Amino acid sequence: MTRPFLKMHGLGNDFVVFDARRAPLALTAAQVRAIANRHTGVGCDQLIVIEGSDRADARMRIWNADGGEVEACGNASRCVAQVIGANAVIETAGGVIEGTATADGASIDMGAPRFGWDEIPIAYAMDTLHMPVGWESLENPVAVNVGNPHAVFFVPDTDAVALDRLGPIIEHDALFPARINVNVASIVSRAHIRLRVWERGAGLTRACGTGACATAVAAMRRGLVDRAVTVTLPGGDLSIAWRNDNHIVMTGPATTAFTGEIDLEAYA
Ligand SMILES: N[C@@H](CCC[C@H](N)C(=O)O)C(=O)O
Repeated sequence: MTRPFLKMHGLGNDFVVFDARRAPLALTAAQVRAIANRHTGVGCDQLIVIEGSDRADARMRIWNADGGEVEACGNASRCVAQVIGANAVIETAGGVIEGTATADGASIDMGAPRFGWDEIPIAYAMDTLHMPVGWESLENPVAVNVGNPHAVFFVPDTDAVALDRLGPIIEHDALFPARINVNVASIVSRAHIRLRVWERGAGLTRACGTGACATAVAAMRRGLVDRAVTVTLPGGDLSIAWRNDNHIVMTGPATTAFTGEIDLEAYA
């Protein structure tokens, strides 16, 4: 059985996207891993299925490349908003978000961040604005849930951090019962942050939209930046604003690289 798909990306964070609003699609974790495999499959950081919804214009389901289903993906939200078009209310496991598609991207109201230790979640009660923990040079992170869990470390130079080695150690630390996305950020100015992300279930990516939201809000809570910033990731820039109504708005590009058909039985 072949199914059409779109290969999309936001700043190089790439997705295989199935529009299953008219024809339902059930995938196993093994199929997700096989499709996401960059050597033997199509290759992607996340696999996205757009389904019908009775509470929103569509439901976005998200799987990491490791086959685990997760709650939120900022860059894929912009891609899904592009597929749906104009103004889109999108149901996710992390909450209902609202997107406005533009000519080459989208602006997404990602909802309100959460900071309670049990909302991240963290294994035991702790100050999430100054976590008294560390892994080698990475210390004193901020924890934020923006639909999915993030730890944000502020460092002088993001490129000097061995994120490929420390990222998986922190991601799998028992302190984080749902695992965690690991962000290393440096403050360039009150309106500009540099960011690299080790994504839970996907590893180092070119960009992470929720990571940019979590990092911007973490820096704002610490008083390091103003309420609207540019976040520069390896793949490019996102604009993040934390509005007075407590919602985070993320704006950036969304691109369709190519379309194709997949024989799902070949990935069974
Ligand atoms: N690339 C995404 C985040 C995808 C999910 C994340 N790896 C998780 O496990 O929570 C983004 O752009 O936000």
